[in-house]
Amino acid sequence: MPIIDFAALNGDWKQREEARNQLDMGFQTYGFVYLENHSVPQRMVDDAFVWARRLFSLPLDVKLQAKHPAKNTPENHRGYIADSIEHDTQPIFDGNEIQKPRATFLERKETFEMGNPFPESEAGLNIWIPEERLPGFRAFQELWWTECIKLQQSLLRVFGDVLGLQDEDLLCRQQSRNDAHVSLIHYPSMSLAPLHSHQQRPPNAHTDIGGLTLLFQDEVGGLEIHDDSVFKPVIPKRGTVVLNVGEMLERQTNGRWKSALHQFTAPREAMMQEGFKPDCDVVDRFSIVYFGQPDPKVLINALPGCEIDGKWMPNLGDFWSDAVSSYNWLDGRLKAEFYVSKDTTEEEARATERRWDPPSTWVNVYD
Ligand SMILES: O=C(O)CCC(=O)C(=O)O
Ligand SMILES: [Fe+2]
Repeated sequence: MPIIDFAALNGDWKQREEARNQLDMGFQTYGFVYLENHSVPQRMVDDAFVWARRLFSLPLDVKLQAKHPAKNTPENHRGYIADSIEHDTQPIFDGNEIQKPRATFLERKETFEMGNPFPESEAGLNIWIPEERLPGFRAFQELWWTECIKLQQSLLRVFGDVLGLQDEDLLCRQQSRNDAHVSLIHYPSMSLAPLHSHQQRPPNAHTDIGGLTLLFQDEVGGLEIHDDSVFKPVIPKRGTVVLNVGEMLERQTNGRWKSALHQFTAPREAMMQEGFKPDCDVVDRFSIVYFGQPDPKVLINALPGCEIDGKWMPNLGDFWSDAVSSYNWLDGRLKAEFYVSKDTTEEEARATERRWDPPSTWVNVYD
């Protein structure tokens, strides 16, 4: 997986050319690249992990004061989700098919979900832990958000050039509301044996739903990406952020960039047969993910300039119609992913099971 120098992406003509080609090849081949020398200060990345640790080490009853509502629409995808509730998936919308991953095991992770914290974005309101229980958390998340937006927007501008778009700023403008989503994730320490035997994966193998994902991982390791034949580890590299292509961006590039399947399991050393100790535990891991996604009303089609040369994959093609908006794609995918859990009511569980059909006409969701 290539390591792209962010400064070179915007450097002199020669550096730029080289780094932009590397980025293009990385997204075509793996759907993932590392980005180094980027604009988010390392001190702030370190602070973001400290805040995540503080949050998840609060007592469960405090975390549940910011409980994620069971209404699983994009604007309600906010707040704290306890361990073993979520089910990451690939795009599966069939009511029977979706039951298969759910029938296996629940995912061992707890997460805190946030949307754009600024009122002018008109995003769904965040659900915060009471300030007195975690003073300063909210203020930090607002700063963090602003840094991630800056990085995301400057990358989208570069993408416009790499993809040869007639309008280089189109991707930026399609995200003018910065309607992204941040997940703080804690994978609790757990026994190695079920990971080793592949009975458990803290998140299931999945593809990301949206546009460009910025993934900050700590130094534990365990993230793996599928290269069309096997899963390979994405070794943590301090100072880098991992960039990966979501389903909507894959479709917008007409399949030129790949939305790769990925999963999380024990670090590679622990998974090696030679060193395998069945009675040992893997340590806690934290990650912070910024999921960029186009504004809700943007229709997700091949971008002008990407229509002809694409190699759009027919297996995903079934689910897309010309009228799928960013909102509807996200909404359908979230409904498919969420909620069959111990504390989900039967009625809520049934609501998530209904089959989601992509709309045949454009639905203006905000009117
Ligand atoms: O924690 C990780 O490394 C991966 C998280 C992830 O893939 C996701 O939340 O979509
Ligand atoms: Fe992911």
